[in-house]
Amino acid sequence: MQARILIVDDEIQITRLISMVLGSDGHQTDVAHSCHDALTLIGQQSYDVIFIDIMLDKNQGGLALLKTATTLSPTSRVIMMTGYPDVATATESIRYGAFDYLCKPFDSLQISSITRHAIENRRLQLEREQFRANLEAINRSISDAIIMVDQHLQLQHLNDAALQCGYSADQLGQAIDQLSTGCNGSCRMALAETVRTGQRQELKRIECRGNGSRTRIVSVIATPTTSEDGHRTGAVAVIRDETELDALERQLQQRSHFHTIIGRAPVMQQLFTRIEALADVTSTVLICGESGTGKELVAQALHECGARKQKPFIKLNCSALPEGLLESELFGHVRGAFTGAIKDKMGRFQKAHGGTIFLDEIGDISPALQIRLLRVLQEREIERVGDTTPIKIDVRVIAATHRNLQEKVRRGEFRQDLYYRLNVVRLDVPPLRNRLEDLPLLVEHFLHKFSHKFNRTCSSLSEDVLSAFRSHSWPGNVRELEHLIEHACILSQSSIITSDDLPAEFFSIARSTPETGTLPHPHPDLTIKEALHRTGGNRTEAAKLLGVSRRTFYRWLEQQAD
Ligand SMILES: Nc1ncnc2c1ncn2[C@@H]1O[C@H](COP(=O)(O)OP(=O)(O)OP(=O)(O)O)[C@@H](O)[C@H]1O
Repeated sequence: MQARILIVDDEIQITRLISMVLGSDGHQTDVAHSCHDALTLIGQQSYDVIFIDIMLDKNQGGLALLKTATTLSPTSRVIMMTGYPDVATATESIRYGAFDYLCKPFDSLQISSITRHAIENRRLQLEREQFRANLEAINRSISDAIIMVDQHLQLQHLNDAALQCGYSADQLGQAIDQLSTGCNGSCRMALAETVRTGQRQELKRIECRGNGSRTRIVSVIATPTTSEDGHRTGAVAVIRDETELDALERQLQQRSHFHTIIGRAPVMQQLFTRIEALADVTSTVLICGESGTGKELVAQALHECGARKQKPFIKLNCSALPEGLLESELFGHVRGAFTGAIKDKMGRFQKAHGGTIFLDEIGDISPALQIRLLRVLQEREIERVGDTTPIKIDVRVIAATHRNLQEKVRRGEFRQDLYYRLNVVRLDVPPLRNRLEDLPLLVEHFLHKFSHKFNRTCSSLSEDVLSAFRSHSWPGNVRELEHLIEHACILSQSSIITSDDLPAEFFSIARSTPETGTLPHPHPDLTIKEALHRTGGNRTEAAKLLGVSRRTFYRWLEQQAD
């Protein structure tokens, strides 16, 4: 390799000799006969090798030049020359950074050989430095934390990302088992295990809470490190932050629907997971939630997820029937049990044998029926009305209520023992206003459903309608939304639903309901009256116009009457 070499000596024969030898070796040489000239050249040029005579400028000026040259050109290899070799000057030269020392007189072979070594040494050092600089750049730029320990588990190296794991540069040299990073130290345990066994350790998806920072999901890979001769020198751990990956995976795993229940909101995802977990358990489940939130869909999903799915799913709305009828509906009756009982009738419990019975509006049953139901749940047998023979039943009971049962128990309106029997497992279905992020999905579902049903092409909502939907508090929950879209699909003349397609009442309600109500509550008197007026007193139509179920509508009417 051709090198650029400076020869500094006030003896012209010496500079000539060296120039000649190095020139014939293919190098490029410059010559200076004084410190001053040498410094000028060093300032202008970068030299691979510099020869300096110690006795420069008639004294030991060569040593002073050596000091300056190594400062100005730290990568140059400096070879000192002298005609009066002694240990003191040789030692001093090396101390000041000389690469080697050449005693006069020397021959061409010596010149070539020492130059070759100097050039090779410089090349290796530059290569090492480049390698170290690259490594540091990599260390700094990668987001994975890197932690190195030696065989005594002493911390040897950390990169910037390791600071996020609770490590700090002032811990270098300390034993990792003595360190505290404010967490359970899984990465340190992995390193210690790797050092102990010489085996690679891998930890997947563990929590990293370095120094109380936010919890991150990380994976740790610890591998043994070895010296060139194959001896183990310690271990290195790479800690990769997988928090975002984890979140993305979770998002991907999120379901937009579960059986017939639509919803992507986190509360719905939790609900889906719980339904799955409870599917094959026979325990009674109590489903709580406001009217129209989809409690019946949840009950159906519970049934369809489980082993009983081939068996009957029997539902009964406990508030829809008067007490006597309800009792006979639930348990059945024998002929002659009461006036009008002209033949035996099988009750819903018996019909649900092997399957599931869904008792909706359980909070509305009378105290007498509460006792009978409690007995059924305890004994797992029923007695038909007018008969005392017990009939064994194998039925999973799912109950639902929009009422606050605990409050009813407190007021003495609902038996505490029955409450506990029903509330073995409780599922809460969130109101729509608490998961408004699901609005687009639900809207799309209902648009599709009603477009198909009414042979329309409604495919989207105008921005105005969407924003009104977003600011509405949805006291009637998903049912209210469903009715609104049904109404709009019937009226709409185009593929986009506009404000004109919605009942005017919706906008007055949207304005009058608070942003975040807690319970469904009646709309202003005027609105109910107006709805009845507009529909000629037809309550079903009036309820639809208001976007609520008939049941809710009746409840409001009752409340108004009170
Ligand atoms: N998450 C949902 N996805 C799709 N449709 C839904 C959802 N929630 C409710 N619905 C629809 O809204 C209407 C009311 O649902 P459902 O009868 O299950 O509510 P509920 O909570 O049992 O009401 P109530 O307390 O008045 O009996 C149904 O037509 C149902 O299909």
